[in-house]
Amino acid sequence: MATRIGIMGGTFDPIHHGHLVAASEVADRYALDEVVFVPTGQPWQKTEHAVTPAEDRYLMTVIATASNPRFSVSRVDVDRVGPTYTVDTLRELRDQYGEKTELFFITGADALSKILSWKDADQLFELAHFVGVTRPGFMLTDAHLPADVVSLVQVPAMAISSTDCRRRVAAGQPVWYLVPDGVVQYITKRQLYR
Ligand SMILES: Nc1ncnc2c1ncn2[C@@H]1O[C@H](COP(=O)(O)OP(=O)(O)OP(=O)(O)O)[C@@H](O)[C@H]1O
Ligand SMILES: O=C(O)c1ccc[n+]([C@@H]2O[C@H](COP(=O)([O-])O)[C@@H](O)[C@H]2O)c1
Repeated sequence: MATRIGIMGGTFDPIHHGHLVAASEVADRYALDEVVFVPTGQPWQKTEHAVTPAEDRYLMTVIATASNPRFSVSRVDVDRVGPTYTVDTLRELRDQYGEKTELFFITGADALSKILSWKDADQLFELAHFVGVTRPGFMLTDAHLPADVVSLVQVPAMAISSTDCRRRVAAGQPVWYLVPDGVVQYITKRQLYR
């Protein structure tokens, strides 16, 4: 059987248990051999706040995924200069893994609803199979997409967002159990989101 790789792209500012549960659930549902987390370099559609340096987001992603042997982290987007476009990410990963590997790009309902605004959206669906997952507060639908390019998957509801985690840290509230313990410690050590 061909190797099956999940790709979980995100800004991960910070990574939280909503991301991890989504990846784990899709890995189980699609019998994925591995899920590669890909932190963005410059997320060009996140304009409403200053994004934390990519190296910090990358390290938090490494810390959060370290205990799972089927999770790994790729630097492709962090190391590519300029705005992060998934079409470039998928081309690079396709070259890296070879034609025989099946790629599954995992997106939450909010990201999926905006996918047609992504660069070269028409080419994305030739590069990977897209898996849209449920997220509390967002409607999961493929009605805006061409037929058969995406699968929809129900995952355990985690009403967590990076925005809320950042706000909580800024307000001195705990983020224990919303993000992995090592990520709480990294946020404290590097004084992020104060
Ligand atoms: N709680 C969640 N449940 C399911 N999917 C999620 C959840 N949080 C994020 N995702 C998905 O994970 C991917 C990366 O998300 P991202 O890193 O932007 O996190 P976020 O919590 O949405 O961040 P922010 O609040 O800063 O916008 C996106 O596809 C997003 O839809
Ligand atoms: O390719 C694009 O133009 C594009 C625009 C917005 C988001 N994305 C990707 O969608 C994933 C989730 O992004 P975000 O901004 O919700 O963290 C991440 O892998 C981004 O690179 C991609």
